[in-house]
Amino acid sequence: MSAIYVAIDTPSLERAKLIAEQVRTSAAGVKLGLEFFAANGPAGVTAIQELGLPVFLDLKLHDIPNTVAKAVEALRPLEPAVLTVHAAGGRAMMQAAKAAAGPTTKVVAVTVLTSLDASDLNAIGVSSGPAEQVALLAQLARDAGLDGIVCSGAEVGAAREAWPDGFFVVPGVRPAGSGTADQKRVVSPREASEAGASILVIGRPITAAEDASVAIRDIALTL
Ligand SMILES: O=c1ccn([C@@H]2O[C@H](COP(=O)(O)O)[C@@H](O)[C@H]2O)c(=O)[nH]1
Repeated sequence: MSAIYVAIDTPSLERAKLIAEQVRTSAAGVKLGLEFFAANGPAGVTAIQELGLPVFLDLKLHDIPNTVAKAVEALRPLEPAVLTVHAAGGRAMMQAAKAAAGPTTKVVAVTVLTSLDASDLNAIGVSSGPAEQVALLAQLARDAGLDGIVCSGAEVGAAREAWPDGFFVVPGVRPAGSGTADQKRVVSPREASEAGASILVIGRPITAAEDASVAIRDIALTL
């Protein structure tokens, strides 16, 4: 059964703390992304870590190898449980990120964002569909020495088969009855878990609920 990381996408430290408190007994950790980090910086990350949950820092770094390595070095004292880079940054960039990260941080590569479908890929010059592109980038991430990838639940089964000990992060997870919003490649929590996700990243279905503690418990019951 996959563990749930709750995506806390807010610029408000107070709101982030409230959600983290609400989910702390059911979640395996919380994911903080660009919105939170831009508003609160490293001190905000530390404030959430002090609540006792592992933090996944989803900054999706993507630049030349030297710049990404320096950014990862600067983040290293935070000791995030998971840190993301974009696989499209290439092998050398991923190698540099992994070399700069601390030993307790899993560095994982975002393959194809779950908000993209085949026509979006086509529009940016990628003629293969999501499944093929995820497989290609997963192999590149593995060759670069990363710990795993981020992909949708639709691709995680094939990715897990090709990389049995990889760490697979699956966002774009929607319980029955939840709207997809800007996500295009969505699966249910159970489908993602059964297909081989290591962790499920779930945001709005939990954080937009009246009571996040109830929402996460209801989702966990479906796994
Ligand atoms: O391909 C990706 C990579 C990262 N994400 C992040 O996951 C959460 C999903 O939030 P929901 O509210 O459950 O849609 C969000 O923080 C994204 O930045 C992703 O969705 N897809």
